[in-house]
Amino acid sequence: MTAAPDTAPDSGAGSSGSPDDVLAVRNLDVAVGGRKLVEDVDFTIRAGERVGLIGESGSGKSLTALSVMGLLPEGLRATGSVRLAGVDHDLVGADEARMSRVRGKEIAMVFQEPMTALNPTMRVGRQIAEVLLVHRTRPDRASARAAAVELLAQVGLPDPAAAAHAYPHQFSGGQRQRVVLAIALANDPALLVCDEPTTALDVTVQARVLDLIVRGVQDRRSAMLFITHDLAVVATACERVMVMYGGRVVESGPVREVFTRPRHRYTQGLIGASDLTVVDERGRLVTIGGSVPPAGQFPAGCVFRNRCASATEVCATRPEWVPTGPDSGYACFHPVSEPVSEPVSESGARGTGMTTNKEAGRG
Ligand SMILES: Nc1ncnc2c1ncn2[C@@H]1O[C@H](COP(=O)(O)OP(=O)(O)OP(=O)(O)O)[C@@H](O)[C@H]1O
Repeated sequence: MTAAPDTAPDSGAGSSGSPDDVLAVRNLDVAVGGRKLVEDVDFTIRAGERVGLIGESGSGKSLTALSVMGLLPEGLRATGSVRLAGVDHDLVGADEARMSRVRGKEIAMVFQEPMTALNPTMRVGRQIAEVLLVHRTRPDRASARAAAVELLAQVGLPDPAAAAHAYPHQFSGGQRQRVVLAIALANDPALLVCDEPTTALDVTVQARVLDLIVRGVQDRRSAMLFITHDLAVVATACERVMVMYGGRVVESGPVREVFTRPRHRYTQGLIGASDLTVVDERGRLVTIGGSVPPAGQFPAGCVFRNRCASATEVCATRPEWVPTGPDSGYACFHPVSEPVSEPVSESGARGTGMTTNKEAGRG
């Protein structure tokens, strides 16, 4: 493999563009001051496709999602291009008036903490109805309220009519996240963006909420971008996975392929770290050596090279993207040649098999 040119490098996870594309992200950079926090991120999500985005804390996952939503924090600037099907302007650089017409309609989101998405002083039925009325999905208040109750039923809240009259503080964390999901799905978005939507929930309700999310997008044929640290969640909920590190996509491909036959050394490390059955000689869980550097302090060339046991001199230059299929590839000079022994399972451990997306769909 050769080193990538300094200009216009390509993470290769994108495609040339087809009518099936819901989201096309091209050469996305996010910078603060002169520092790049996300660099040359390039990917496509097709209609109805569920794509996981994984990587350790500080890899740039949330900033990528926030760029798509036009919700970057003050002071951070995105460049590149983010195109959404049915929207005739680029989302990068779009003003708030344009973005607020897109958000909650073509594209919706579920974040980790449901309270940040809810108005604590408004009954939840009204909050859902407002989303339907603002985007003119329902012609009047009465039909919007009826639709709100129906949506609360779809996300599994018992007694949805009573739930519509309650305030957010009257719900448990899991129930609040269901309400947020009802709001997000209200206008049948073409793309649902989820950023750790189950992480703050009780372990016992995580699986149920995840199931509702997957079912909700499948019923609407919506596409999904799902950010998580949890590889088992990706194995359950997604068809394709992108691995981010140091602000870049370092590997991408179908979930089963990437998890059973990772090419990038970083992906291999993440899978090893998720394996609860493997411990080192002192009985500790295996982790990736070293830690994620602060933003702007990743090494030049391969961003993972200072933590990679396989790194050589060539890794000081930037690896170019090696495509392994239409939506898969990796950027590594020393790719892993052997598949991992057994796939990551839903429980996070290896050895019990991995749920396929078809299986997840039946849930
Ligand atoms: N407002 C900001 N100003 C400066 N740096 C920021 C800002 N927001 C995020 N960063 C930095 O950008 C990098 C990427 O952050 P990001 O939140 O996208 O990571 P992440 O992969 O989503 O992590 P996590 O899984 O912890 O959410 C981190 O180093 C973070 O500290």
